Amino acid sequence: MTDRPLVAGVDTSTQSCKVVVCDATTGEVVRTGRGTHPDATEVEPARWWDAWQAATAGGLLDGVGALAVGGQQHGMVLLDERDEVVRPALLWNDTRSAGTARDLVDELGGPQAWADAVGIVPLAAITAAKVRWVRDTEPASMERATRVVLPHDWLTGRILTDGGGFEGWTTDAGDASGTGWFDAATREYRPDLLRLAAGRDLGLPRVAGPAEVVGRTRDGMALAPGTGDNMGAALGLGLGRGDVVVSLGTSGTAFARHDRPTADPSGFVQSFADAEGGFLPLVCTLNAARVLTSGAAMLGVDLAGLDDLALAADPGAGGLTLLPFLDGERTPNLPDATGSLHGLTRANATPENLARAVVEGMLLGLASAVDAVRDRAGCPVERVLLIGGAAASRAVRTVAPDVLGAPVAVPEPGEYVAVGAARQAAWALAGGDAPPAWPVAVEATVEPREPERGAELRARYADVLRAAHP
Ligand SMILES: Nc1ncnc2c1ncn2[C@@H]1O[C@H](COP(=O)(O)OP(=O)(O)O)[C@@H](O)[C@H]1O
Ligand SMILES: O=C(CO)[C@@H](O)[C@H](O)COP(=O)(O)O
Repeated sequence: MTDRPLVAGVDTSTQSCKVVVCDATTGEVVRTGRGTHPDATEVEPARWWDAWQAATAGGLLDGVGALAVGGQQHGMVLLDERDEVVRPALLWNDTRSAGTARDLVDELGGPQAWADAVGIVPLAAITAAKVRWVRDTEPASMERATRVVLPHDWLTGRILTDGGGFEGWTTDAGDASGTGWFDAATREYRPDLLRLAAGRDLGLPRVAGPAEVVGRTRDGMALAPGTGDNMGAALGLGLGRGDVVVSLGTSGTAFARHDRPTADPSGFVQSFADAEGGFLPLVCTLNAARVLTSGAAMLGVDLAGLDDLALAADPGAGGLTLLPFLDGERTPNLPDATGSLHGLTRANATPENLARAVVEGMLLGLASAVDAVRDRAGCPVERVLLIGGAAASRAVRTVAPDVLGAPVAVPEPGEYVAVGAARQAAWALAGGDAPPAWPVAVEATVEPREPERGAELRARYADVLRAAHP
């Protein structure tokens, strides 16, 4: 135990609930906890609560003065008039809503109309498409629903309810900007777009300010508004100009801070709000860390074994190219795609090349995301900060600079979403115009070693993608 002022941050992510307790002044992580989420694309929010309880068991939060929750974006939690959950939450990676996303795009007048209205074009991932899917597929659930909230809103409200301090549902601009009914540019809801999706009005959480205290437990712990996981990571990393984050969790994301909103009608770049009053243009893929776990399972090795094999192969995997769409894909928008291996010959059919193709293919999917953040959103790419579970992979760290075509730095291992949420909590506790300055230790930046080879791989991947999905 410690007498230092403490704050806590939570990342209620796709695979797990991670909690960090930090020194409020320096950001030093002093305790951590973790609980596991079910492996599914629709999940009872009660399971998130179970994971939160497991993560915070044994007095993890003793002495904590403020807490904030960062969470997986876009998940649809429908509540009834008694705030009971109507049906399991539909998560960002549930692709059943691909068709209803297309319907919404058409009904508003096309992709440009959506990009102009809210900075994003609905895809299966976007909450509005999920609400429309429930309206069309489960009208009785929609009939019962009176309100819709996001995963981080729900866990924040549940913690406050449990702690006797619930004063009403809240969210923040960052997470709200991933719904399809909130405009990041104006920081205002578009109830007309929610009505378009749901066929009627639904209650929405109040959008709290970035450092507001939204409630207090009976023990006096203040809750800050929380935010979406990617906005949380941006806050945890303290991004500067030229920094682009590539996060390799269940999703692969590439994003940067921006001083203005963007409007990309291709739907590649989504113009989200960040958690500090700015903007966070972001590209998200459905296939990142789990491509590596599937590759390792296919080869009968663990993740360290996959690294060994991949690092024993030459760059380019002897001509093998993996399109890593194992869970369908979001960017490019190919919800029904499957993964495929191209260029297989008797000469290159080795475990080493296959492992290399798995690592390269996953990163090549993210290379287009980094390009889009630079070319479509206008963010300079001076260095890529690699975070998320799969940033721990030695092969990923080695391959990334050439494949991404940019200098790559790996921040000291850490749960940056949870740290960002903790930093928001520290900000709410201290007040003021900006979050406290917390240093982030970053390993040396690694420049691309063979940039021409990286460019060749990106060109080959683009050719294979065009041929497979004309
Ligand atoms: N050394 C490693 N090499 C490759 N992948 C890893 C490694 N360590 C963890 N992972 C992967 O990271 C993923 C979890 O990352 P995380 O960022 O916590 O995901 P999420 O936020 O989506 O729940 C898991 O799929 C896990 O297999
Ligand atoms: O949908 C998005 C971003 O738009 C995803 O990034 C989710 O926010 C899930 O993140 P992870 O659980 O993979 O970190």
